Amino acid sequence: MITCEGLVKIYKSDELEVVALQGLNLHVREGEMMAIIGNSGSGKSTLLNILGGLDRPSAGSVGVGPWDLLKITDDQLVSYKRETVGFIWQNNARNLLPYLSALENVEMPMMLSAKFDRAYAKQLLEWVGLKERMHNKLHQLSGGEQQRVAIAISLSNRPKLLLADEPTGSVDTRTSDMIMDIFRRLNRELGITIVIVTHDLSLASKVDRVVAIRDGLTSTEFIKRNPNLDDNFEPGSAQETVHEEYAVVDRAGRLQIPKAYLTALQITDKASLEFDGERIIISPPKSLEG
Ligand SMILES: Nc1ncnc2c1ncn2[C@@H]1O[C@H](COP(=O)(O)OP(=O)(O)OP(=O)(O)O)[C@@H](O)[C@H]1O
Repeated sequence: MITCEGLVKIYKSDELEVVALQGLNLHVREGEMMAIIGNSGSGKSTLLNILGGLDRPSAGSVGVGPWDLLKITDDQLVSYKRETVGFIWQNNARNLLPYLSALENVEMPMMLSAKFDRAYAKQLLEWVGLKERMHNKLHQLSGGEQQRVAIAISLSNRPKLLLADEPTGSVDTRTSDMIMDIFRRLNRELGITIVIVTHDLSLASKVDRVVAIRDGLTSTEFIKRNPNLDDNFEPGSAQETVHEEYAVVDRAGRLQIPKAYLTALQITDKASLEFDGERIIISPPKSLEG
């Protein structure tokens, strides 16, 4: 569904250049529900904005389904945004109209793309647990309920890919769990591919795979050993027993070693590699030992 190879994004302003993505590789299978985790400034939102067609990549390749987002024309980008992706932000005020009801908010994008379908709009609000409140105006709903309206809106054009930027960032744990459960249901029952950007590690237990981004590059992956274990999982408990951690190796054979390991072994600019037939052992340069 998503293929990024050597993806680069450079922001230029006056004399300043910021390299937000510096050759990032990422593959997401159709029907996957995964999270991208990274510190502030690591490039998560930049990546999501490129995948959502809100921002243009500078170089490399990025494909979503049949679309090549590097070569896509402006007109094609409009259909891409309408037909392929749904977007959810932490600050849902960006997607919502306060003076309309929840139902009218969901119907609005349908009208804009001439695919008005009231029955489906109602079904979406039912899916997100707002059946009883669909005729309430937005300002009569709580922050968590508004976020659920935003989820329904993001699905109004039946996207194949759902992108969520810190979707649980401003809600309490109970609402956050509810939102993640909604995502899981949409993923299982409608087969929607879901990519969630977050710095909240507790969400990791709720997805199949977590990709960590550091300095605009993918560094580590956590893959769920048994995807069926996610139901009734206690957030924050024994995440390591469910996920296996992998370092990402790119096409050129480069991998990122966690800083803590390098510091512990005092490896700075070079390391010694040994292959024993089964393992590759990385150690400080021999000449520096003892
Ligand atoms: N429009 C922009 N112009 C210039 N620099 C930008 C722009 N948007 C992002 N950046 C820079 O690109 C880098 C990556 O930013 P990005 O917002 O993708 O990080 P992030 O991982 O999403 O962080 P956060 O978790 O704080 O949202 C940062 O150094 C940021 O300052």
